[in-house]
Formats: sequence, C-alpha cells, structure tokens
Amino acid sequence: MEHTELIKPETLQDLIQALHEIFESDRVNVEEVQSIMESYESKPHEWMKYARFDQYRYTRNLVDEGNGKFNLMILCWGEGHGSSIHDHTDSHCFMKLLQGQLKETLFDWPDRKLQGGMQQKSQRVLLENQCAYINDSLGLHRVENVSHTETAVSLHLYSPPFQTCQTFDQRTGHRNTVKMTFWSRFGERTAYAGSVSQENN
Ligand SMILES: N[C@@H](CS(=O)O)C(=O)O
Ligand SMILES: [Fe+2]
Repeated sequence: MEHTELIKPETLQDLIQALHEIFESDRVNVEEVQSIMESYESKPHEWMKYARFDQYRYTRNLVDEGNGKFNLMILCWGEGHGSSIHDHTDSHCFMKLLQGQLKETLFDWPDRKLQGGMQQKSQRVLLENQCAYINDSLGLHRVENVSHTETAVSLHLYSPPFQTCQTFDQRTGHRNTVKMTFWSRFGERTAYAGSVSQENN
C-alpha cells in the first residue's frame, strides 16, 4: 500500500494540505488519517474564523471541500448542546477536539422489526486534540457538550461528503432522514435557507 510520509502538521493549513495528499489515493487508510489529525496541536487563532456559535444548537462550519473527496468542517458546541442519535451515511467520520471536551455515546442499529428502545453500547469523553473515528458498521452515536460552563469546538472530516443522515428516536428506534446544512462556509455566514426544523441538532 502506498504510504504518505507522516509528518506532524504544524498549522491547520499544513494539516489540510496533508489531508489532500492522503485522499488523492483511492484507498483511505483510517489509522493514517486519524493519527495525522491527532498530531495537529490545536491553535485557536488558526481556526477562529470558522468558529461561529449559535445560542440554541451546535453549528457546522465548512472549512474545506477536499477536492470532492472529503468535507472538513468545524463544529461549535455551546454549553449543553448535543446531536441526536445518528448515522454517517456510509462515510468515514473523523472527529478531533480543538477545544473543550465532548461526550460520545455509541449505539447499535435498532432492529426495524422489534420497535424497541435503543440501549447505549458505550460512552467516552473526548479530550482536546484527541481524534475519534466512526462509520456505520461500528454503529451510531450521539455527541454532547455536557459542560455548563465551557464551549467545545471539534474538527470533522467526512469522506465521501454527504448532505443527509438518519436520526433515531432512542425510545422507539424510529428513524428520520434529515438534511445537514452549514452555518458558515469558508468563514462566511451561509444565506438563510428556509426551514431549520429538520436538523440533527
Ligand atoms: N455527525 C454530526 C456531528 S456529530 O454529532 O458527530 C454532524 O456532522 O453534524
Ligand atoms: Fe456524528
């Protein structure tokens, strides 16, 4: 397998450049992506322009479109903000903490026939600079900033990019397909796009 040299990216720009090189290849090496994302040491001044918060729910802020191979985005979580239980539409999902902490709860896929509640499988707290990985074969997750006093900021890479996902009701296992939107793109606030009632957060 072709292997890109693993050099610690000093800046967010270096990291983006390295990710472009890694994703030029048709096969994604999950460990390689995870370790290069983890080795970047978060420096707030480098990502500040993408970090836009909303009072009520977490925001998704597009940073880079990865030549069509991946979407890189910064998610901003206010105190107590969280996502619903959701899948990742058959994509790879990498999630690196840039600031604060996030709690990730994993779930199995609910059985469509059993119509029962969803039991949580495991839980962990992600700390600054750590990078987690999930895909649909590993299961579903919910992500929360449980802090009442600190915000959290995370860097997410999805490959291939996707625009919808499924959310799940923990009590019934029922699912909905929802559209995912960006609060900002490349540091500019996205134009108002109508209804926001369907989202994941
Ligand atoms: N996958 C979610 C964020 S998270 O809760 O992992 C999203 O892209 O909005
Ligand atoms: Fe997610």
